[in-house]
Amino acid sequence: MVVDSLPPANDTDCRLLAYQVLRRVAAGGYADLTLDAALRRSALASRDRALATELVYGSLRRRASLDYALAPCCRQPLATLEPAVLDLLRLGAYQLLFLDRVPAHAAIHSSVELTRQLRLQRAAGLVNAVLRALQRRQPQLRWPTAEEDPLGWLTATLSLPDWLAQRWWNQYGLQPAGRLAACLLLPAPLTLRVNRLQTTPAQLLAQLAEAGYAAEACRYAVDGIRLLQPVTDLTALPGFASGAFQPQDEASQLIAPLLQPQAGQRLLDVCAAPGGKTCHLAALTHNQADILAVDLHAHRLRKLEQGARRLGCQRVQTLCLDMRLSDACLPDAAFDGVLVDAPCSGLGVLRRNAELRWRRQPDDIADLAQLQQQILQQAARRVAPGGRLLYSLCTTTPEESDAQVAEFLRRQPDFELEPLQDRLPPELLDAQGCLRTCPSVHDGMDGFFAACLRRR
Ligand SMILES: C[S@@+](CC[C@H](N)C(=O)[O-])C[C@H]1O[C@@H](n2cnc3c(N)ncnc32)[C@H](O)[C@@H]1O
Repeated sequence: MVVDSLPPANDTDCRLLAYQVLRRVAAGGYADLTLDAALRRSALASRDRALATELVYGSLRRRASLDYALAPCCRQPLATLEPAVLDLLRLGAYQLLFLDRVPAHAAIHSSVELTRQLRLQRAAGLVNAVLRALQRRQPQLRWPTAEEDPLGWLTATLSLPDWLAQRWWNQYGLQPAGRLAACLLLPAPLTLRVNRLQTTPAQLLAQLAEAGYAAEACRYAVDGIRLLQPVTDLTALPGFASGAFQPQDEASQLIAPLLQPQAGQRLLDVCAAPGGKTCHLAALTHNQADILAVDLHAHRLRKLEQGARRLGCQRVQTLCLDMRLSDACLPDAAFDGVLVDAPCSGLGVLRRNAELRWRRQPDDIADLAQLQQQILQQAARRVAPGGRLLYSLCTTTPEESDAQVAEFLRRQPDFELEPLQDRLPPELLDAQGCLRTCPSVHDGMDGFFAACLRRR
């Protein structure tokens, strides 16, 4: 299906827009970027934009639950259906099962109409029959419970892929894994990092209140503000254009301060783009540190540069480099602080990347761990004596966190682990003194890990 050849969405077809985005995601796109681009191009009213957004994220997050409910209503196995038709069924099923505000007849009728509009007439009868069967069966639909069928509870009721359900059950225990899975079905909170180069949290909170936005200070991140209402257009918030804030999860805001950056230092951020933490380092040092921001991807570094300009960050230089292969392009002099915010399995940010739970595969974790260790080893060579190497991730798998730190220390005897008790409250620390956050435990923050390694 070539999505661009379809007619553009108008006021009545938020379902068409949602369908187009799902097809793009199936072809490898990112749900958030694809949806943002589609909404920018569309003329949908704000209520329809909200429905399209809900349909995209809801049907992606709850895909396994939808398939569990749809399977007995369809004569053939779901896996043998045309992928486009299966997406139409999932969209219809999501409205039937999880959206109170859409009447059942509207959910079914609009799905059948959309099937025809997409020139999939041959499937219109099937879509109609399957969704009507689901509507009939809905009152008797029984979702697996933790007591009767623990794995079914995590996979069908709470919509985790099998491998992740098993992994989290082993890692956290059944009930905590279920609480985490349930939390990851909800939208992530919108959190802003106030840019101290431009304003203060008190000033921005006052500006937001004046503009009619409900918001509050974050519990852990000193410069964090959490919006208490959905916001569809960030750029419309007061202070966006003047660089008063950067959208950044609260857990992510805890990372840069752990390096204890100081004015006058030389800092290196080796997996820097799109620059959330680079810009935070610039703010923490009042633009008085030299920061070199390195990333593998030039297009992502362009985003970092744009963000740094908007926020008024100075003394930030960028360098496009594969940190695995060689650090020959880096300046010779060592750095006082090095941040390795490494590419990772991203299991701590599944709420923000709705497609990731289906795209991530169990074998990726070992591959990513290998990549992280290579980057860490290269980065370590640039840390000055007494300097810090901060390793952070938006995941908490043991392979990418504890095991990685242990392997690093084994290979780098002149480094030691610096516990973070002086920088963080005890509830955010693990037994080794590393940061470890979990969305279902720590006030809805994303799941992050960070370890501070200090060169003797
Ligand atoms: C978790 S993201 C970094 C997020 C960033 N620190 C922030 O706060 O906005 C990981 C980054 O690592 C980069 N990356 C992946 N492999 C790399 C490599 N071999 N060398 C350098 N950067 C790499 C990716 O392009 C990606 O931008």
